[in-house]
Amino acid sequence: MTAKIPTTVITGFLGAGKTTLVRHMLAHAPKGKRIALIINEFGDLGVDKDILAGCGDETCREEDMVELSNGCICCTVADEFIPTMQALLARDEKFDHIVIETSGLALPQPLIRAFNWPEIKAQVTIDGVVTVADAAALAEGRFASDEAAVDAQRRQDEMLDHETPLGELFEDQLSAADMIIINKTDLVDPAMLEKVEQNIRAELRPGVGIVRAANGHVDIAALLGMGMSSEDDIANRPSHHELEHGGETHEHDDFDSFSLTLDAIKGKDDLLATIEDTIKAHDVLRLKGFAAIPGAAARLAIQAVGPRVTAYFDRPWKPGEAKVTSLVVIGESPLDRDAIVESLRRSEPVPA
Ligand SMILES: Nc1nc2c(ncn2[C@@H]2O[C@H](COP(=O)(O)OP(=O)(O)OP(=O)(O)O)[C@@H](O)[C@H]2O)c(=O)[nH]1
Repeated sequence: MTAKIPTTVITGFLGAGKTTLVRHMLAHAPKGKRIALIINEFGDLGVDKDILAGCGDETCREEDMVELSNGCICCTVADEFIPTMQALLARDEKFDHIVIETSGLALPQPLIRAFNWPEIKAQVTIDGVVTVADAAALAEGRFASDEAAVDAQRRQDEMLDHETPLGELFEDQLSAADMIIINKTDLVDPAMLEKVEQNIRAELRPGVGIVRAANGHVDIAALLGMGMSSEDDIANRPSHHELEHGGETHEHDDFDSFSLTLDAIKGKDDLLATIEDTIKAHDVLRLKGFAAIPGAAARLAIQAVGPRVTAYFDRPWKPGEAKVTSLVVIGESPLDRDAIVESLRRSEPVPA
């Protein structure tokens, strides 16, 4: 019997640093190792794949990257994930490792369970589930906006769904993990980091390792090659959602996303300030995309996680490529799409 292909599942909330970690992993994986990458994103712009495809690492060529963008991977297991795996496994060239980056809103449990489907169980196994946690978001208390109220409710009835959607999802992602990476340590002071780590530790199964990192810089040897066969241990990785809904299909009604395109903008500083104002005014959780800055030969990659907006020129515009500004916006439902679009359109030039 040939050895099963190890697969690393990378999960973690919106903007925690999953793509940054994958980028680091591809750049530092042993040369000659062939890695297939399955990228699942919430929102239809394909920003993560575009960022990863641009890094030009030999370990993962563009044709080895598959994007699953029809919703979160946990809801599209049968229709998308299994066929994608089967197609990867049917290729003539064999992969040494598979890496799956889930969307920030995905529950890992249905994906882990899918590795027990006979269609793929004979050929692949989960090497480890890695959950990336955003130290800055946790320090700012972004997962439990009103902790006092949540605790009061919890005291009244232990069985009900009392967590905020964000907190619950995060706990599901922690409970699924074989390893936690506490990322963005550069944004948090040591005392707060200690507190964040203690809070995370309280949610973990015994033996789950915690690694601290900035920009996903972790030892790749520790990340790839954990040998956990996590799919065999799914019973020990409970999910709030599955417990409460008897395993029924998980919907993402709690969250909403849309994308928009601006034909022209006034300028870089104005755009970034407008994005920052919009995020604060409308509680946007995540915004990302690319912008066409007047006079710039390169496109501007924009990343906003909560109130923090960053931007960098990631590559020159390609000949014939439409120079437009495209953004994806993600937040808790209901998002006031019209008001958000109107707010972002303030960065367009005023017609003469
Ligand atoms: N300061 C700081 N920024 C980071 C760190 N890791 C990632 N970022 C930034 O955080 C933003 C989001 O990072 P991503 O890697 O795209 O996060 P993600 O989890 O893949 O995001 P989604 O796929 O949208 O859920 C980007 O602007 C990154 O550059 C870190 O350790 N420190």
